Amino acid sequence: MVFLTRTCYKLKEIKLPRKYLRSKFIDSVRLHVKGGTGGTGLPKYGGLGGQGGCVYCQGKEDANLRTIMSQYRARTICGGHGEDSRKAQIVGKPGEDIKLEVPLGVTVYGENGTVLGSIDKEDETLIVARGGPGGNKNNNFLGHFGQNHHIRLDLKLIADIGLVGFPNAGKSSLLKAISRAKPRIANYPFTTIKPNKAIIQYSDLRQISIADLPGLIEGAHENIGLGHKFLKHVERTKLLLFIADIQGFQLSPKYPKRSCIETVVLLNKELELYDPELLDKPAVLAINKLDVDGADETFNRIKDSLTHLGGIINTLPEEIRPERIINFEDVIGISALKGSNIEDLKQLLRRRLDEYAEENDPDIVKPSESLLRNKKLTQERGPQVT
Ligand SMILES: Nc1nc2c(ncn2[C@@H]2O[C@H](COP(=O)(O)OP(=O)(O)OP(=O)(O)O)[C@@H](O)[C@H]2O)c(=O)[nH]1
Repeated sequence: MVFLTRTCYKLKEIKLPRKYLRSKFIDSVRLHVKGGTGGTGLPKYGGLGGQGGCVYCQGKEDANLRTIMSQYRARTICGGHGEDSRKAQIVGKPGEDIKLEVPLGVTVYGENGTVLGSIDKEDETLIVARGGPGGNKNNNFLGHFGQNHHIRLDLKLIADIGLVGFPNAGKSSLLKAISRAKPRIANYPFTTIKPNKAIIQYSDLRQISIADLPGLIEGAHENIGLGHKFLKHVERTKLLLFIADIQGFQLSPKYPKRSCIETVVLLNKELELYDPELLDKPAVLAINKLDVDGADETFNRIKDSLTHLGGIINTLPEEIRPERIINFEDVIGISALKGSNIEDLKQLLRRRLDEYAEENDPDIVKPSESLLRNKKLTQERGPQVT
């Protein structure tokens, strides 16, 4: 198919769209899954039909939903059928289990939106379609059909830190300065069109993951720009790192120019409109581009106001005021381009995360009831994962 598309493009002398624009980050996939049918038992000998194979998900750090989608789109994923019992083999062989490797942070939803469970750790498994039991004396030796339904795999990145900021604030530049990531950087908004996850490496080999969540702009709650599409990925981060341009932000001449303080307040408002509980997360604010002329003076002038947003909120236009003000643990001035204060920021983030870990359960994802129920099921009749 890919070959055919390329040939068509060549024939028509049309250039393929650039690769980065084609590659779309996929964080939700709908699949049809079906457990295998149980084999028939042999009544004469009291034989047991083999149990149908199940379909199960297994967490893998390097897996992605794009692979699953290209492999299984418009297909039913079927567990193998259990073998019938025979004279020579009274207990039929169970059907083959089908494994779907999914990235960590995937929640599996059933048909009516019920949560079947989530996968947050490497090699964690979850059955998404049970195989039918084999024929035995309780079911007249007739094997049963397996579970047959649609599921949705919904990915929420698991990262220690979520990076939020308006376009052009310097998120990608910061990611590049603070880690080994090589994101695309350009002087126009929406250069980043998908979340990027990177690892901050410390000299003692400690690693902290950070996710850049692009597309947030004023009015995102009205689905402007990329809307709140990627904000769900913030839910699973432990700490929020806000980044704002000291010069403020203006999306286009049609929109009002927002000052640095206003952009921070607007970010606060967008997060609140998405989920007010996000404001309870520990948050650090980095003011970027301190290398531009006069930025130091501006930063010193507004630093106090940024630390205590509550004090100045009434002086700002009413339409941008949030109901609740976020409380920044620290406000730090940086230059992602020149690399100034990046090391201080790295240490600060580490300190804040350690404090957070001391106060809270380090496991950010509490196992839900359904997850525990599913785990039990896996142990009872699940796949033999070796
Ligand atoms: N002077 C200066 N420019 C910077 C700094 N950091 C980033 N820039 C510039 O700001 C522009 C936008 O930077 P990006 O890192 O792409 O910003 P972003 O927030 O990832 O933007 P989107 O991809 O649109 O979300 C680029 O031209 C950068 O070179 C800085 O510290 N100082």
